Formats: sequence, C-alpha cells, structure tokens
Amino acid sequence: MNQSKEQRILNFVLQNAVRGDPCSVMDTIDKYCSQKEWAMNVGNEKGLILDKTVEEANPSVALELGTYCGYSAVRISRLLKAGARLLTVEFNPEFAAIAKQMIEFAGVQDKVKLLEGPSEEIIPQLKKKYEVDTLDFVFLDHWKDRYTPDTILLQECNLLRKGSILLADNIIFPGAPDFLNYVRKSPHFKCTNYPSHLEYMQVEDAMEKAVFLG
Ligand SMILES: O=C(NC/C=C/[C@H]1O[C@@H](n2cnc3cncnc32)[C@H](O)[C@@H]1O)c1cc([N+](=O)[O-])cc(O)c1O
Ligand SMILES: [Mg+2]
Repeated sequence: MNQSKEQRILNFVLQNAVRGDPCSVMDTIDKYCSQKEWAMNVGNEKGLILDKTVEEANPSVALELGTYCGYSAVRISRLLKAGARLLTVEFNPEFAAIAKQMIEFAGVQDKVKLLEGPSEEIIPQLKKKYEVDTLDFVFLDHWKDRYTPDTILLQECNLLRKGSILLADNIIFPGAPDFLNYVRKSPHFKCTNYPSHLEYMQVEDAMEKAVFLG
C-alpha cells in the first residue's frame, strides 16, 4: 500500500534531521513541505509568532489542539522550562502515530504528552484524568469550526485562569470567522491580531492571541 504524505514527511525527517535536535526536525519538515509536498504545519513564519507567544506565556502547562505530524508540538516543547509540559490532542490514529515518532526523534518526549481522541472528549478529562489545574497556554490549530466550541468548553471546565493565553492559527486562511467574532466580542478576552502568511505560501494569513481576563 503506498505511503501517506504524513509518512513521507516523517521518513524524510528520520533520514535527514539530527536525532535529539528539535530545530533540525522543524527545519527539515519546513524544507520538505516547502520544496516537495505542502502540508498544514504552522511553518516558520507563523512559527516565530508562536515562539514569541510561548515565551511570553512561559507556561508550566500548555495545551495544543490538533497535533497533526507534531511540528508545533516540537516547536512549543523545545521552549518549555524544566518540569513544564505540553498536552497535545489528536484524534486521527495515523497522524498520532506519526507525531509520536516525530516527538521522540526530536528528543522532546519527556515534555510532551500526546492524548489520542477528540478534543471535546479530552478537554473535560484534563483536570481529573490528566491532573491539570489550569492551562497557561493553549494553541488552537485543529478543525477551524472547533475553535469556538472548544474555547467555550475550556471555560466551562474551569481550565482557564486570569492571564491564560490562547493563540489561534489560520484566522484568515482557511479562516475561523466565528471564533474571531466570539473572542473579540467577549468581555472575558483581550485580543491581539498578528498578520502573517499561510505556511510555505504567499497567501495572507494571521494568528489571533486571546488573553483570558477571568
Ligand atoms: O485545516 C487545517 N487544520 C486542521 C487540522 C486538523 C488536525 O487536527 C486534528 N483534529 C481536528 N479536529 C480535532 C479534534 N480533536 C482532536 N484532533 C482534531 C486532525 O486530525 C488533524 O490532524 C489547516 C488548513 C490549512 N490550509 O491551508 O488549508 C492550513 C492550516 O494551517 C491548517 O491548520
Ligand atoms: Mg494551521
């Protein structure tokens, strides 16, 4: 059976990146996806906005919705302080298996916990099953129509605290109009827009930061 694109990306990393070096893994994925096959990794331009926001949050506990191949899980976890952890949620078993190998190859497996399943099921389990008190940082990069319901669910589960930072990818392309409307209209969030470009393309895109005000 011929390989999936995600398997080809992983193989290219295993053969070309430096084991235990997160930056090498990120650069190798970006090289493959800009030169050979496009894929929906956050990429290096929006990745720099992600880096700065993670550094601002300096999270002890971070959540990512939509692991895909693990590019942003590697990107985020490489910046975490000692003892901090990233929980990343992925419901596609094939992508989860790829991401697990990507995370291990990058050497960040001790900082990352990959939770396999739909976000709407996992989020309500975070406190009891995964021993989360509150989340310091959340990266939303899963199906765009899940951004709003999951942001509401995070609040309902008391997983956000004053100052929790949400960062959402793809505000312009493919777009998350209802999420943008929701957070910008809500008195509970202070929003900032970061114009950028779609990964590996000269297409406008943006990220939105939404700080929870309690
Ligand atoms: O569609 C995009 N992203 C959706 C990402 C989806 C990823 O998150 C998982 N997922 C989805 N709901 C989930 C719920 N629970 C768990 N995993 C979930 C999917 O199995 C996939 O691995 C996208 C598209 C473009 N684009 O140019 O077209 C560019 C981007 O940067 C993108 O992020
Ligand atoms: Mg994205």
